Amino acid sequence: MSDKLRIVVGSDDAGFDYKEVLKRDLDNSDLVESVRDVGVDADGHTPYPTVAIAAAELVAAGEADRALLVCGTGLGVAIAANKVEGIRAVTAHDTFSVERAIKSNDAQVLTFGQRVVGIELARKLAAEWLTHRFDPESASAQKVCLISDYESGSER
Ligand SMILES: O=C(CO)[C@H](O)COP(=O)(O)O
Repeated sequence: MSDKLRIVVGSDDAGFDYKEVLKRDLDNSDLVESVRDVGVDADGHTPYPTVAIAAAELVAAGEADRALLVCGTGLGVAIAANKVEGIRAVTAHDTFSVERAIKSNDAQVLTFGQRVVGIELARKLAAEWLTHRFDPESASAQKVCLISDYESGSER
């Protein structure tokens, strides 16, 4: 991963307003190399799993470093993104969890719930999220490996 991040954003219609605000913030961030929007647009009604899987597949394919997804609760997009092999997606609405999502879990996908968290907190959390990096030499890395090993079948 280069120092600047390639980010995918996506939402369903319940998360559209926040996705647009967060996308603008990401576009204006010095820590972001590029922002790719996989929808929905203002008139879009694509269901959350379709958007979340499309975003997660871009990350899994190495075309993006991270994804930021929004639905009503943040839960559905996280569940859907986690079905893509190699993806670790978490919903986090507090600063400590956002930090640990990167530093403990090496989660590439962060999700918010537009019906759960205020927009200013979501913006602050997204800005903080950009500053965190996973340390592959940390003790946490071995634990993340156990997840990957299970997923690949080598632990079964
Ligand atoms: O929050 C959602 C999924 O977790 C989504 O935005 C709304 O889903 P619904 O309650 O099934 O309409």
